[in-house]
Amino acid sequence: MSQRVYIFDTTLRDGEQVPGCQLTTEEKIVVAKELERMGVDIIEAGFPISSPGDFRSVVEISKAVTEPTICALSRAVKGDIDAAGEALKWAKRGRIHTGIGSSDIHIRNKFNSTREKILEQAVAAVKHAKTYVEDVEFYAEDAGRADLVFLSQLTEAVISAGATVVNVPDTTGYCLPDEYGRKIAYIYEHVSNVHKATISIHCHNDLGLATANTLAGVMNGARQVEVTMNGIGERAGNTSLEEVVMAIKVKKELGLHTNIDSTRLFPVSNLVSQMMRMPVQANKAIVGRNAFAHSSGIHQDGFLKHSENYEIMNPHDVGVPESSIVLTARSGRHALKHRLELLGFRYDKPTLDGIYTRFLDMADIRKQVNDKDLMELVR
Ligand SMILES: CC(=O)SCCNC(=O)CCNC(=O)[C@H](O)C(C)(C)COP(=O)(O)OP(=O)(O)OC[C@H]1O[C@@H](n2cnc3c(N)ncnc32)[C@H](O)[C@@H]1OP(=O)(O)O
Ligand SMILES: CC(C)C(=O)C(=O)O
Repeated sequence: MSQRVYIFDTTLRDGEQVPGCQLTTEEKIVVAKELERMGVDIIEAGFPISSPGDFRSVVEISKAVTEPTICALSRAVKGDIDAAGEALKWAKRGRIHTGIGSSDIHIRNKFNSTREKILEQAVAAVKHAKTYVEDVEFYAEDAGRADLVFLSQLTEAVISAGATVVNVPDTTGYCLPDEYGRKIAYIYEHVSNVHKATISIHCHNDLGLATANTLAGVMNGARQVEVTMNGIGERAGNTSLEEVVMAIKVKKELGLHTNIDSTRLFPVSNLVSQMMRMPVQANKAIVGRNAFAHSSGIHQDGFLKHSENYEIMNPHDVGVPESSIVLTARSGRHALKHRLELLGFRYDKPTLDGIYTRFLDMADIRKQVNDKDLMELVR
């Protein structure tokens, strides 16, 4: 039986922390509706105590978007939780996401505190959040660098206090996949009440490992992933939604599924990129301009013979209209012939060889200036 992985989208909270990516409430509603249409399970809509704009956004998204759970972030601080609870009053299903640093580095250097005091503050925060909503998620910030025994004690305590979800974030993107996977496995093995809550994964991409770590977490039992469109987020970003969704879809042997309509990935990626004025890198997995573009002769020939030779996904499955063959200085005869045929020209082999030689000569001169599609040259 395939098991469901819940998609918690934090594009409008962690994603919006990127400098220059701030959206108005009205823009956030547009994005939130698209996330709802795509099948996201939980939308983290903002951090209400942080500004009147964030408070208003959580209120208005709660009114406008009814299918997903709407989540509001807070520190383990009474005033933050009160603001989150107030902002979620209009939500059909509301969740408060509260938490505190769990690594000794944070406990000492950020809070000048002790493990015992942090544990008490965490439990008090969860209990207070429960006075507003049934669904309370606790985040053990910097869990990636936290002591495993303390992390397990903390997890057990917040679940006893009523947390429905426990988030084990690799806040600083520090872990290797195997290390992070073992952390999640350890929690499942050592927290006696773990079955009463969902374990959630929230990874940052400082070493480029966010997606790998997220999948390691899921393969060790976690059933919620915290992700953003295009992987945007604080510093090097968060795990990208599109990568995790498609990894789960493509790797059927994982025995997992999500509720995401994957054909919406490319359109929603474009929308977020445009609205946040944050370009998507050309080689970005799934949604980048080159993700389904073939540019060198051997690949182009193989792709033309059978797309599976060089594609593990159908572009239509992610909402990309079609794969492309880009004519470059590294293209071969098969790709050139294919393009000429698309343009309505058919040639015998000697003529095609002649055109190809001319194409290469011109491509060679041109490639120093412009490496884009070279078809214009042979016209
Ligand atoms: C891991 C994450 O939290 S990701 C979310 C990051 N998002 C944001 O920071 C949202 C934007 N932030 C803000 O608007 C502001 O930082 C505010 C409103 C939250 C707080 O502003 P200020 O009161 O001026 O505090 P400032 O941001 O300078 O410092 C943070 C304070 O919160 C404390 N704090 C940080 N995280 C937590 C936590 N999870 N629980 C309790 N206290 C915390 C810090 O120790 C520090 O407290 P101190 O003043 O006693 O040293
Ligand atoms: C608020 C928490 C979940 C966070 O963003 C992090 O730890 O990176």
